This record gives sequence, structure tokens and C-alpha cells, in this order.
Amino acid sequence: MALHSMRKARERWSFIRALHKGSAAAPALQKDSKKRVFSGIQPTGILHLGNYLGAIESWVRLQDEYDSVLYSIVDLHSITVPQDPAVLRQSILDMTAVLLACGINPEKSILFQQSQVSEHTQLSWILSCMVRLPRLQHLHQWKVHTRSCWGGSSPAHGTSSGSSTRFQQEVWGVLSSARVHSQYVCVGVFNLASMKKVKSLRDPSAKMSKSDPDKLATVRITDSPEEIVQKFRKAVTDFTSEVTYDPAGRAGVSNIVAVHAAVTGLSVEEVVRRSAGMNTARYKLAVADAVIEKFAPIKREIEKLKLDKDHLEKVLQIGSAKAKELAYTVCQEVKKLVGFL
Ligand SMILES: Nc1ncnc2c1ncn2[C@@H]1O[C@H](COP(=O)(O)OC(=O)[C@@H](N)Cc2c[nH]c3ccccc23)[C@@H](O)[C@H]1O
Repeated sequence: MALHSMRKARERWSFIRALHKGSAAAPALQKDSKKRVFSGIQPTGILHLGNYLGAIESWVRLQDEYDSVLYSIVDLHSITVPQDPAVLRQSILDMTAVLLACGINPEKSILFQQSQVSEHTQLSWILSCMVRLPRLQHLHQWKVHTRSCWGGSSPAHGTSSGSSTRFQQEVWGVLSSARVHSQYVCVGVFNLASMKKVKSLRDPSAKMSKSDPDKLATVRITDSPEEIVQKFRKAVTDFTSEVTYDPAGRAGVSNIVAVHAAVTGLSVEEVVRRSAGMNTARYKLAVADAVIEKFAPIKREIEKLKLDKDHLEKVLQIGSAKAKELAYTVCQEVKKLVGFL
């Protein structure tokens, strides 16, 4: 037992040393330990088809595949852009209702609010003092978010775009790396092959996104059946009427085929086979129907859950307390290694 914890401490220490040195490859932390799943979602904006198929559906499945599963409503990340406090407060509860309605089960996983686990920001500060900027800029999540949230401006070049500051950009990266370098298995479209990347219905070269200014681009989980039909009807395809799957040559139709396969649980080949004889205009409506059918029970559950604010608050409080307990142990170890304790 003592040997085991000494080994773990050594691993953590070499990890911290590697961060200080900016080594290209910091050793993986606690490789031999029990695997833990960790992922998160921002509370702002309404959950969309991309979030659902690309993340939440898998989150639900992972609850049965791993013993230790944590899902975070990442409110700290959401304030890199201005938020109205009242709206943010409500969005956190709404996202809790949505996740529960999708099948996140607090008996099987820890669902918590990021800002309520103060160890997260403590660890982030410690890491931010140790990690070198070039190393941070190599992290995949960092690159993606610098591109998508800050229009590609890099803090290394000292630029700041939009309403975020260079300081925020750096802290964002460190907040993310606090989890990337934890003992967690981080879940995202990037590291689970089974996850699907859903494209915008208006521009199939772009990812479907909560913040897309084109309202027709994103199918939200709370959209009415009429809205869903309208969005699919207006979805960008091409001039070929046949339904085929060819992501490189026919990105628009292929995105719709992929959504169809994902919501029905059928293979891409099977949905293409079943659409034989249908033109893309009719096919889009068939896919809209499949999406409506998939979301209908979830929508009903969301409405029910939203009526019980106390329950939602309690779920988050219990989840955050459990997450804090886990984070406290890690944070104490890091504080010892740093010399605070
Ligand atoms: N069009 C799409 N197709 C497929 N998947 C998609 C699509 N759009 C979004 N996703 C996935 O949905 C999850 C939540 O997205 P967010 O933007 O809220 O949130 C994100 O993009 C997180 N990085 C937030 C985060 C911040 N800190 C964390 C710590 C751990 C894990 C996650 C986080 C994500 O899994 C995202 O990959």
C-alpha cells in the first residue's frame, strides 16, 4: 500500500517536473489506476443534435461501462464571454434538466457544477504557474478553442479578439489542461471513434454549433416538430436527387444520412438502402420525422423536470459534493508536491 502511494507520488512529481520543463510528452499520470470518465458541457445555449449525438448519447452509455464517471456543467468556461447572471443561473438548471432527461443518471454518474468544485480553479492556478505557453499551445483542445472562440488569435502573439482577454485565453487552456492531465479519460468527439461529428445544416463544412447565427443551421433538442421540419427542409444539399453517402463529395446529404443512421441506430449502408427511390427533398422530411421521434420523449421529460427546481438544485449539490471529495484528494497531493503542505 505504502509502495503504491510512493509510486503514485513519484509519477505525479515527474509529471509536474515535465510540465515545468515543457517536455514534449509529460508521462501519463496513474496509468495503472482504475479508469475514470470525465466530460463536460457548457450551460449556455440549448443542447443541439450535435451535442446529443456527438457527446450526450455516449455519456449515457459510458455510465454502464465505467465505475467512475463524472459529467460537469462547465460554467467557469462559459464566462469567457459576457453572461447575464440571472440567465446563467437559469441555464445551469435547464442544462441539468436536459442532461437528466437524456438519461444521465445521478445514481450511476456524478453530475456536477464546475464552479462549485473550487479545487478546479486552485489546480488551474498551480498548473498555470508551471506550464509553459508553447506546451499549452500544443494541446488539441487549446487549438480548437482558440480557433472557435477567439477567431484564431493566439495569446503567443499577444492579440485579443472579441470580448475575451489574453489572460482569459490562457486561463481557459489551463482549466482544460487541468483535466487533460488528470487521471481522467476525457470524452469528446476527438477521442472516441464511435462519436459522431454533426455538421451545420446550412454549411456542411462547419460543425453544428450552439452559437451559429443562422437559426436554420442548428437543430435544438427543444425545437418544435414544425421547426425541425423547416430546418431539414432548408438543409443545404446539392443538385443530385439520389440519396448517397459520400462525405467528401456530397457533404450536405452525407451529414443528413449520418444523422439518420445515428438517430435510428441503423448503419449508414442500411439507411441508404432503405432510402432507395426517394429524392433528397423527401428524404430530408423522413429524417426530420426520425429526429422528431427521437427527441419527443426527451422533450416531455425536460418539461417535467423543469417544474421541480428543488430537485435539480439538489442533484447538482449532491453531485458537486461528490466531485469535490475526489478533487480534494488530488489537490492535496499536488499541494504537497508544490510545497504548500
Ligand atoms: N456539431 C457537433 N457534433 C458532435 N459533437 C459536438 C458538436 N458540437 C459540440 N459537440 C460536443 O458536445 C459536447 C459539449 O459541447 P460544448 O461546446 O458545450 O462544450 C465543449 O466544447 C467542451 N470542450 C466543454 C468543456 C470545457 N471544459 C471541459 C472539461 C472537460 C470536458 C469538456 C469540457 C462536447 O463533447 C462537444 O465536443
